Amino acid sequence: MFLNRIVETKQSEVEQLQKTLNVAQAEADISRFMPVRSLRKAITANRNRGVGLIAEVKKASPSKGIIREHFNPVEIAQSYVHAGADALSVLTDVSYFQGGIDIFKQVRSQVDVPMLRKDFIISREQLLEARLIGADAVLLIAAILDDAQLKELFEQSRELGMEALIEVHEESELLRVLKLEHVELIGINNRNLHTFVTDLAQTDQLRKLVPSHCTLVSESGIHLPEHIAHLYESSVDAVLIGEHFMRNDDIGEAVNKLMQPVEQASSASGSVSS
Ligand SMILES: O=P(O)(O)OC[C@@H](O)[C@@H](O)c1c[nH]c2ccccc12
Repeated sequence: MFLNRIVETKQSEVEQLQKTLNVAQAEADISRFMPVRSLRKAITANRNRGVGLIAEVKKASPSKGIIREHFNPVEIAQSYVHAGADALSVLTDVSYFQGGIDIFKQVRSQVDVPMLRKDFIISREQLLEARLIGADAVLLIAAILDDAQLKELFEQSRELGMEALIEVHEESELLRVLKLEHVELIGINNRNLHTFVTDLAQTDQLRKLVPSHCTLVSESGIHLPEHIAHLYESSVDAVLIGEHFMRNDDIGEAVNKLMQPVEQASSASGSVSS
């Protein structure tokens, strides 16, 4: 199974990180670090449109290969922010997504919106690293973590001041996640990480089981204004979108066109982002 292969690669990367990261130094640096921005607030109370938008900076993926040849992460991120994205997701996985820590840092230094570190997180060192590069939030994927790991990494991310977007694809994973205390940010991945098939019906089915106090993000395969309109009607708080934007030369235009159904009435005559 492909997901297993990604996790195996990640395990050997983490072994390297465990050798090179000075944990005591990292912890000391983090305690003096700037406060984190709330991703959750950015996509709920403070969102620019009727549905929050986490826009993803992603050059390639295992299912699609190279998605964007001309890849300038800072330019892409700035276009996203200019078009009213509420938060950014930046891939830091090198082997399968051609992302990286340096890409994340470059973007971090140029934008001010909350940023999610998108990777396959399986150890505390990756959380420390995330915080050190300025991540406000991390992704935790239920499918690759057992209950004990999920609990531990979730608690540790909170201790480090970060929010965790906990990702599920199926009901059994969601039920495991809901057993955790303090869960408030849940992502339903419409993409099956084993087959790579995306189906928005996944969000339709699982959203009914998500308690109303949780912020709900629908992830993957979203590429039509009708999808956005439908998710808005389904009371989904936010969407996480990468590929559709990455395939467009004019990112700002792509964002505005896709999000058109949820443009606030008040923004019709003025700026959406102020
Ligand atoms: O590019 P899309 O189909 O708009 O999807 C974005 C995001 O949901 C996807 O990149 C993603 C969701 N979960 C992940 C876990 C790891 C890597 C990537 C992902």
